[in-house]
Amino acid sequence: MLRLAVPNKGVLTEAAQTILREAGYRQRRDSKELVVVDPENSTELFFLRPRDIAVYVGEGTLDAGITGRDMLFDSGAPAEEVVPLGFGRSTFRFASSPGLYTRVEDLMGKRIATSYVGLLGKYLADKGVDARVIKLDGAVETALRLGVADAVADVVETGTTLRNVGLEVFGEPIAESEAVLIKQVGAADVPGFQQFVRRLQGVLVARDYVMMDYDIRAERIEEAIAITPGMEGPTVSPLHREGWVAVRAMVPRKGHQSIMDQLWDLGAKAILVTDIYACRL
Ligand SMILES: Nc1ncnc2c1ncn2[C@@H]1O[C@H](COP(=O)(O)OP(=O)(O)OP(=O)(O)O)[C@@H](O)[C@H]1O
Ligand SMILES: O=P(O)(O)OC[C@H]1O[C@H](OP(=O)(O)OP(=O)(O)O)[C@H](O)[C@@H]1O
Ligand SMILES: [Mg+2]
Repeated sequence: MLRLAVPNKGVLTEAAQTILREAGYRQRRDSKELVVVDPENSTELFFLRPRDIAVYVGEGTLDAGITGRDMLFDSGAPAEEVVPLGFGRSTFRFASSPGLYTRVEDLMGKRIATSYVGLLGKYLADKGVDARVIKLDGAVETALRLGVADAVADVVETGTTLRNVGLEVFGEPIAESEAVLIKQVGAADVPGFQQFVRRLQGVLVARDYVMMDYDIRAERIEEAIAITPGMEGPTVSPLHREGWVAVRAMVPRKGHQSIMDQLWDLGAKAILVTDIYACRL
């Protein structure tokens, strides 16, 4: 059995469920279910707090897990990133009252509230800044108003939470995060792990790419291929029309309209774009 750790609460939960469903794994029926056995895929899914996932995986009690990169660093657990998953993107940043501080060095001797003590401590040590770190469980933005800290270090996505309490970010970003698949450092691959990785990568590619089909005059094929090189070269087949060929290639979803424009300008016809439902590359 492959033993996987999946977030049971928080912002990663839904997107993690979706990617696992698209990769063909069983879903939990309700949010109170903490373990799901998926016999068809020889997999057990353990629903855990995202903050604890790197700890379980680092200890080797679970084979792999989905958590935030910031939480992986923060835990200091001997676990490593295998695949970035493209959701749960956030930046870890300092914030305080507008104009009060501009650089991390300004925090020398100050109090900084955070839920990410490990991540912040390492950053401060790297920068040679000696500050007092105050550990809070969440809603750290409020710590300033309540006089518990001089600055906060927290997750920022849209910035709405900071704006709502009248705070502003300062200094360079401490870390960029997104959801990641992790495994124990140096662990031998357990059966099913590589297949699991391929499935996740298949879902990510299906999300990021579309399939493009078009017809073009044979003499323009090289120019067309330069625009749509595909993954391992496009499929070019004869058309039942003298001097024309049909081309099929995967192209990045982002920018596919511009690719269609360029092909049109080359004289391509019947340019079709379709979603990829699933793939294994
Ligand atoms: N607003 C957000 N947008 C995107 N990603 C976020 C956001 N807030 C947190 N994250 C990311 O999601 C991961 C888990 O954060 P989450 O807030 O779910 O956990 P938590 O703070 O421990 O739990 P909770 O908020 O339920 O107490 C982290 O990697 C974090 O960077
Ligand atoms: O920049 P924004 O889009 O406003 O998002 C950032 C906020 O989201 C998270 O809060 P969460 O809801 O997880 O609460 P928490 O602080 O208790 O973890 C994070 O801790 C920030 O407070
Ligand atoms: Mg949170």
